[in-house]
Order: sequence, then C-alpha cells, then structure tokens
Amino acid sequence: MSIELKQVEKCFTDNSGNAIQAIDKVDLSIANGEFVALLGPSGCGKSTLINLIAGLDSVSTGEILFQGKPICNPGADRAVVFQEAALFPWLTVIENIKFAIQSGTRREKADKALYYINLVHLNKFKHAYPYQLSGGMKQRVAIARALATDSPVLLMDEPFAALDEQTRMMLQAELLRIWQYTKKTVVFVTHHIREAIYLAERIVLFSYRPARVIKEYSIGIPRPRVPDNFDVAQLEAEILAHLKIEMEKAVAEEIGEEYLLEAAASSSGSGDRMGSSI
Ligand SMILES: Nc1ncnc2c1ncn2[C@@H]1O[C@H](COP(=O)(O)OP(=O)(O)OP(=O)(O)O)[C@@H](O)[C@H]1O
Repeated sequence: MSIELKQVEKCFTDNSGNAIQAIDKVDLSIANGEFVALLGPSGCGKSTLINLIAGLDSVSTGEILFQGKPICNPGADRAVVFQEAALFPWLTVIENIKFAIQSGTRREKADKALYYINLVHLNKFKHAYPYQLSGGMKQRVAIARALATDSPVLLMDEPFAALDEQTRMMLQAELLRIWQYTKKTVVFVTHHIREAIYLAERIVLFSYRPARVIKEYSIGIPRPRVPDNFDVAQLEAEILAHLKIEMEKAVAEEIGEEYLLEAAASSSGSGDRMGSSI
C-alpha cells in the first residue's frame, strides 16, 4: 500500500479552549497508483486529512504510513494542491514551476515547465507574476507546478473549486490523462459528486464531523463517464442519498434543531435541490 491510515484521530482546540474532534478512527488504505476521491459534508475534516497525509499537521492518535514508514513531515514525494494557489509572489509563472522541479538540467527544467504551462493554457502568461493573474489562472499554475514535480503522490484539496466550468472540465480531463500515463497516486478532495465519479477509481464517503468513513465505492464504470450514462446517474443519486443525512446534521448544528424538523416535514426523499454538489 502506498498510503495507510490506521485508526487516525485528530482533535483541535477552538478559541474558547474547547476540543473539536475533526477525525475519528479513520482506517484507509490507498494503493500505489490509485485515484481516490474523498467526499463529505463541508467542515467534516477532509482538508485535515489531506494535511495529515501531506505531513503538514500531525495525528492526535493512530498513524499514517507512506510506503510503510510513518509520515512526520512534508516531503517531495507528496505534492499538494490546495483550494487556493500558494505561489511565490516574487517569481514568474515559469520560475514558480521550475523551482518545484527537482531533477534535470536548466534546459530540461525549462522545457518541462513550459510543457505544463501549455497544458494549463498559460503560455501567454509564462513571464507574468502572480499578482498579474486571476484567481483561476493562479490555480492553474499551482496545478501545473504539482504535475511537473516527480512526486509519486498528488494530494489535491478541491483544486478545481475556484475555476470556471470550462477550465474545470479541461483540467479534469488533463488530470485523468496524466494520471493514466504516470500512474501517480492521487488523493482528491471534492464537493462535486459528479467530479468524483468522473475522475476516481474509488470514492470514500465521510460522515459529518468528526469524519468517519461511512461508505466506499469502487467505480468500475467504463470511461469516459458522461453524466447521462445510466450507471453514473444512478451512482450519483445513491451517493447523494447517503450524504443527505450527513448534510442535514451539519446544517442542523449550524442553524439549530428546527432545521431537522422542517427538513423531515418537507422531504419527500428527493435530493434534487442539492444538485450534484454537496
Ligand atoms: N487549525 C485548526 N484549529 C481549530 N479547528 C480546526 C483547525 N483546522 C480545522 N479545524 C476544524 O476541524 C473541522 C474540519 O475542518 P476541515 O477544514 O478539515 O473540513 P473540510 O471537510 O475540509 O471542510 P470544507 O469541505 O468546507 O473545506 C472544522 O470544524 C474546522 O473548524
């Protein structure tokens, strides 16, 4: 196994000193080369899990192994793409990407950086600084940078959330293509059920906080998985039904118990109002 989480728990302390349990006894094994999507209600602990696997934070109890060794720190073997791009503001687009490439001559690094810049359609902006780019363009640089590293693991925390639909679809297809030929291990957090079904080999569903694994789906649907495919639509509906109850718990905690009563009264079992995102 590439990544193994064993009985992982994570607790935080809020500003009033109260304990917040974000993760509860999560067991999860991710094989080398696997593409796994993590789905769950907002605030359930998905980013926390990514940060733990990245080595940016440490578990409260349990352990996380990468290639059999405990993860203690961030490492070049695990590239991370966050919800918002974290670029060096003093470096241009091409310099930001070259900086992340570990091996090769200067020429090889430049060629590789250019290849990924083209891939995310930023050729005209290769010498621009981050302040000269839109939020979506910065995110495309961050994705190109992560792809350009030789890291065998890509940890992606809602990487496409800030992008327009067209760019999102283009990058989903590119990510899939890159994953298929590099066989990197990808751990991908998303709120978008369809995105998870389109991309992943396996979807792991989490409960509302503290995050526990409530269900796993191995997705055998042949690619490309278009939304109007019967199996895709059926799986989407099934996942939505599972998550609906978790989402209602989240909303109830935020706006009060009366929400649950209202939801129970108005619910006819349809998940339509939530679309394919959670
Ligand atoms: N550093 C921290 N200190 C205190 N509490 C934290 C910290 N980081 C996360 N939390 C809490 O842990 C819980 C899980 O947060 P996390 O960001 O992992 O959720 P998420 O599932 O990624 O949410 P979203 O989908 O909205 O991005 C939340 O209640 C959050 O407030």
